[in-house]
Amino acid sequence: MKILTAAEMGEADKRSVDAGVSVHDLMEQAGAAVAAFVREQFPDRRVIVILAGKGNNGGDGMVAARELAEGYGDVRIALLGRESELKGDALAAWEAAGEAAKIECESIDDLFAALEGAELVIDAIVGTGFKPPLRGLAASAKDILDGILLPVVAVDLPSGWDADSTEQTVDGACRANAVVSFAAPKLAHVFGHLTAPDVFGPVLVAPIGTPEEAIVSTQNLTWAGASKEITETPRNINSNKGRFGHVLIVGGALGKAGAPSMASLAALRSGAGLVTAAVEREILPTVASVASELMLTPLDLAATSFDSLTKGISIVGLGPGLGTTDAAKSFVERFIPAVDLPMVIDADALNILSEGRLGLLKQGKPRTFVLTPHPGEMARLLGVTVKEVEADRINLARKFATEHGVTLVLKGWRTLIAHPDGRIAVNTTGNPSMSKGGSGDILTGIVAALVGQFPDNVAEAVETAVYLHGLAGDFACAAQDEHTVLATDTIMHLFEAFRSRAVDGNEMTWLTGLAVR
Ligand SMILES: NC(=O)C1=CN([C@@H]2O[C@H](COP(=O)(O)OP(=O)(O)OC[C@H]3O[C@@H](n4cnc5c(N)ncnc54)[C@H](O)[C@@H]3O)[C@@H](O)[C@H]2O)[C@H](O)CC1
Ligand SMILES: [K+]
Repeated sequence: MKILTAAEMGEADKRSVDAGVSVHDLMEQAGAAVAAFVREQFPDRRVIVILAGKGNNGGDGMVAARELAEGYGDVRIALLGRESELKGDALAAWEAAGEAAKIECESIDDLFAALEGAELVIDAIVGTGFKPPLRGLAASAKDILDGILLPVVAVDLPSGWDADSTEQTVDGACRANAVVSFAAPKLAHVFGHLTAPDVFGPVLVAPIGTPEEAIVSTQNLTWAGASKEITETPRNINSNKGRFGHVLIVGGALGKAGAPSMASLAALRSGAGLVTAAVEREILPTVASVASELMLTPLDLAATSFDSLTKGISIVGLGPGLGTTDAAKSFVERFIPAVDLPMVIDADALNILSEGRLGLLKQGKPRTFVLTPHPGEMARLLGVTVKEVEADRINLARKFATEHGVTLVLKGWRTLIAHPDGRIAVNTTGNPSMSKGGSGDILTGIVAALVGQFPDNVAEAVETAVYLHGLAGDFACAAQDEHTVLATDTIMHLFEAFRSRAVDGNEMTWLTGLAVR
């Protein structure tokens, strides 16, 4: 699903109209989506007040009001202004409000009176047409919402959000217990607001009939959901382990047994047919103990033959616990050009690459490389500071991926997946409980397992891996507490992530705060 700016959303609306879908049609579907969400999520809240602005955001709210007033609730539209100020589709929606009561408000007292006895508020004050800060009666409405305990469902955006803002905090915006947006998320839905989850609840995106081809992101930004093909296609009834890839995890120096163990276990739990870990002889028994299903092979960095190591292997996860000794450096220098297999490169292998060895990615046969740096590793790869990486994540990730012809997973809050063709996907799953050692090793295992199973669909396999990893972390956190979750706990919740329904943009999508509720 594309991520748009407010201007791009406007362009999408224009293209929809050109394609024969009118703004009236879009507004009808937007309002219906809000009404359906309210019925489903707040079935006990039947006295409903819609705070409606004079623009099309207000129009969406009025359509929702009409739908909810039809034999369901006691519904009032509190218009922030006078009927004579309405025009176009919003005026049409006001005139067609049906059973919903219509109240024109000119003062804060009028708003308080309209809200008397309300059990739920729908915020349809302003949407993408808003420029900060909130003025006049809209600002008063925000103050009222701050002071009352009622649940608030925001139409498109919580009023006061700038749709294009990528700031993580939003001052001066109405609070919202949920946000129902339309057609495509805007930048603010994905990058904004999450520092105050108690103030802004989950974000949903509803399709409203905008033709797919009308939705264009000039920045080539998409949302990384789980692919239906990858998570929902049942395995063939006559399957055998040979069909699902053989992952080889290469790492594990003495004292670093945990990293390859976690990567291997995660690969096993992500559908790989076979997983082998190649680690130093001394730690073989330790790594073996992580799962009986894991195969092992001793790794002698100076002497192991690559042919025997990679026989029958479909993908390599290179780096977890490898160390950065001279022997490890020399191993990486020889291994990458010599081994003609897809590779996920992480951790110590990234650090070795960053010491002037990025040219290795162009040596040997062209093939799939997935690099999974955290901001510190990315900074080393680029020779810049972590602060510089964090200030320009999208552009730096895109430049690196296109220049080096790799898939780059830049981890952190809103992990980015930069594809070699310049597309960027943004992941919205995951939570601070995952900011712990081991998380990265687990992601390496999941990525390797999924790319190993879907070698012809690397882009979706990587996006799905990142999405599922975060979602498993969300399930783990919901079951425990963000302090107590261990990286390995997320592995035990992978099954819930895989079982969550994938989304394809043709249905209501939980963009944030999703399946874990
Ligand atoms: N494809 C879609 O997503 C569709 C979305 N729709 C909805 O339309 C709004 C955008 O509507 P628009 O008329 O362009 O603007 P708004 O309603 O958001 O705002 C205009 C309204 O707000 C007043 N205003 C502007 N700035 C401020 C301010 N700082 N303080 C107070 N008031 C302000 C202005 O005077 C106008 O009265 C989008 O968000 C969706 O909800 C369509 O329904 C169709 C398709
Ligand atoms: K709104």
